[in-house]
Amino acid sequence: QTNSREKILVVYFTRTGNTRYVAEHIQSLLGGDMAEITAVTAYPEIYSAALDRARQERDGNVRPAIRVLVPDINDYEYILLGYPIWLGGIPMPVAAFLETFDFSGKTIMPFCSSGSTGIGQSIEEIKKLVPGAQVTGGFRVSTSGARNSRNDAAAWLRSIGILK
Ligand SMILES: Cc1cc2nc3c(=O)[nH]c(=O)nc-3n(C[C@H](O)[C@H](O)[C@H](O)COP(=O)(O)O)c2cc1C
Repeated sequence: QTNSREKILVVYFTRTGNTRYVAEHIQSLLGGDMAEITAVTAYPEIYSAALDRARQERDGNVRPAIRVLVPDINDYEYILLGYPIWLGGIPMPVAAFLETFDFSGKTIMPFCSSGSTGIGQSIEEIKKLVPGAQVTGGFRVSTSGARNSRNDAAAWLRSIGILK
């Protein structure tokens, strides 16, 4: 049972699918709409090549071209935003997403999957990019735990007050 089902957007970026599991768990708990952020030029499947590109983009503060199908961002009050941790923080497609829309007055609820890095630095990066939004505490799952993260996701959603 949620407070305002119709106002929720679960939006995520993923390269290898782990973050998608978490997004699906969250959507199954909250309802709301789902959208995927994709890079127009997909990241390489080979890890070292993906890392090279991600490092270049982070070092250059690049905004890669993205696609995301959100009919009208104004319809949503709560944005559940998911991503893998890349190089300690948000992937640059997520930075591009945050600069594509006006999030003023909205609440962003960040979640991530990562090998070992915590979510803290990525949240600071989000706050810098969207100073007009409220950003709640985040939720991180390990790469291997993403598939089975539904209960932990529910506990997080309760802790931030969006799930009863
Ligand atoms: C370019 C790149 C950079 C990464 N940097 C980190 C990192 O700094 N810390 C970490 O714990 N994991 C890092 N990872 C691992 C991913 O966060 C982890 O595999 C995650 O579960 C992938 O999620 P996805 O399947 O949704 O893409 C990195 C992965 C890639 C591809």
